[in-house]
Amino acid sequence: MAANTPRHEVDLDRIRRAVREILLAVGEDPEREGLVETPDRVARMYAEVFQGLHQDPRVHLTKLFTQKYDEMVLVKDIRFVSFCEHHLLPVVGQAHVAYIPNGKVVGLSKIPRVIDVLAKRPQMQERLTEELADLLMRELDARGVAVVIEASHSCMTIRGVNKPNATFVTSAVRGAFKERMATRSEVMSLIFGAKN
Ligand SMILES: Nc1nc2c(ncn2[C@@H]2O[C@H](COP(=O)(O)OP(=O)(O)OP(=O)(O)O)[C@@H](O)[C@H]2O)c(=O)[nH]1
Ligand SMILES: [Zn+2]
Repeated sequence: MAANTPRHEVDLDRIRRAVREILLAVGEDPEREGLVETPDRVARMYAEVFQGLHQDPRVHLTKLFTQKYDEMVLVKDIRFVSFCEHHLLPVVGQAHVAYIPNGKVVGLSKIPRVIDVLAKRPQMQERLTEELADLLMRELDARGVAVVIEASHSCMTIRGVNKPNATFVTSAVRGAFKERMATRSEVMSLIFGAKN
């Protein structure tokens, strides 16, 4: 079991009570028609957007295909939605994931599935980036992994510092991508090249 696997499932009733308290605290009337079902909706919403807390991403990486291919595999522009752990506000972004296989490849859809599990948790972008790189490196027994994540954090775009166009870019490289500058440059130009 992964170290961050929670001990219990989502307690919907506890969230409902907490949301009702928040409504009262901000000066709203939780009994008025428009709000009466809100605690329940918010509870179900949190259960949905944090479902990754109760899932193990490794289940998507158990079926590997033997394939003699030792060049880079790159999956680009994988859209995801996560929630920042500081404000619990949405983080919307794209992940680009490359790996160099070591005799085994994974089904293409599995990388986005793994991202969804890790993203549907209260996250920091740096941790999401590194967790993904380490997990793929380990479970695929890859020769190298590179992860680049570009995201917009609502806590920065809609409140606080209010910078609507700011994006945050993080990267993590492992194995051959770390050791060989040419390999790292190749993946970065494949990811960013077309945009410049
Ligand atoms: N490094 C990093 N920072 C993040 C991430 N998500 C949110 N943040 C930042 O976390 C910080 C939390 O700062 P605090 O000073 O504790 O919170 P705050 O008073 O609400 O800060 P402001 O957003 O500046 O109003 C803010 O600067 C956020 O922009 C993330 O994934 N990585
Ligand atoms: Zn935040």
